[in-house]
Amino acid sequence: MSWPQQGKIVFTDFSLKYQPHLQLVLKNINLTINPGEKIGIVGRTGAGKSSLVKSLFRLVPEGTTGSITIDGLDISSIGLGDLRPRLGIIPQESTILNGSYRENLDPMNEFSIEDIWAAAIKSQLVEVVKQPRDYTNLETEEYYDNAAKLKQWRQAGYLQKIKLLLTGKKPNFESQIQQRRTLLDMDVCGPRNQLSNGQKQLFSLCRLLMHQHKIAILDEATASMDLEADRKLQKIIHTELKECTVLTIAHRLETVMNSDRIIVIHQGEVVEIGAPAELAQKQGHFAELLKCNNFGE
Ligand SMILES: Nc1ncnc2c1ncn2[C@@H]1O[C@H](COP(=O)(O)OP(=O)(O)OP(=O)(O)O)[C@@H](O)[C@H]1O
Repeated sequence: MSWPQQGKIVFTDFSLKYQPHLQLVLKNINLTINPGEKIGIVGRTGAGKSSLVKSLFRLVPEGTTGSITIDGLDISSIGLGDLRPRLGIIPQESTILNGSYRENLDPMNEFSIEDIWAAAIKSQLVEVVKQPRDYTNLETEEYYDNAAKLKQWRQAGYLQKIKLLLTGKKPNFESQIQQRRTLLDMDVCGPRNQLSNGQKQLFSLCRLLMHQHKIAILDEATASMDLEADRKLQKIIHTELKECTVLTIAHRLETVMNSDRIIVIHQGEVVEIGAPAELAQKQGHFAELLKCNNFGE
């Protein structure tokens, strides 16, 4: 199934509650998000922003009424296994597992080295893959989770090649692909190579680009970054997800000021929707949020 191809999302009379005895947290949402649109979702704590995007993944199976369609298909009519892998997400914090870049990016071994590398270049993860690291312990077991890996790498002649690569010298690889494979097969987190939150988020972005998702959801993806790292990630997202429908939940309003439209949620309802500059000029909810947000600081 090559769905979705456009990335159009339509909420119709959509309401949600977490338990039958609890109150509605989303109330009668009617919303059309067009293919390729960049949407910022804002609102105060507890307004219902996360619930809105959770609904797309059908994370709240009970207690919903109304419908959500993606490219005309009602998402309740397909299995979760078909739905969820087709939506890309960059969560608040990306988890990096012990293992290589490749194992983290392509755990199911579905992609070629070229595809992973191309996405790593676009997402700028390649800078992380190639970053100079402390390699003095490369040949000690302490560097690895297990001794078997060291043995395996030594036998494969990796260690020598990695050392040369990391010191800027050219090892004798038979091909460029082999060189890329070697770098992607390196462990992500050696004990001395801790990644920043921003770098970790590049893994999720890279995965998203590998899968060429038509819909991407950024749920406070840059919340734990400083403003500079946030701007950098936003810039990459703007360039590389040009064709993609992107829904961004953000507390920091600067993150969503480049959106095509902003949706303001208040107590479970969509109370404002429009271009950021247009909403900023109205004396409404968004203007109020801007006032409280120390915008740009
Ligand atoms: N699993 C849950 N069970 C019951 N109530 C929940 C659950 N998750 C969220 N809620 C409630 O639903 C309402 C909306 O929460 P939601 O997380 O969607 O808001 P939000 O706007 O994303 O908030 P924040 O900015 O703090 O993340 C809140 O009142 C919250 O307490």
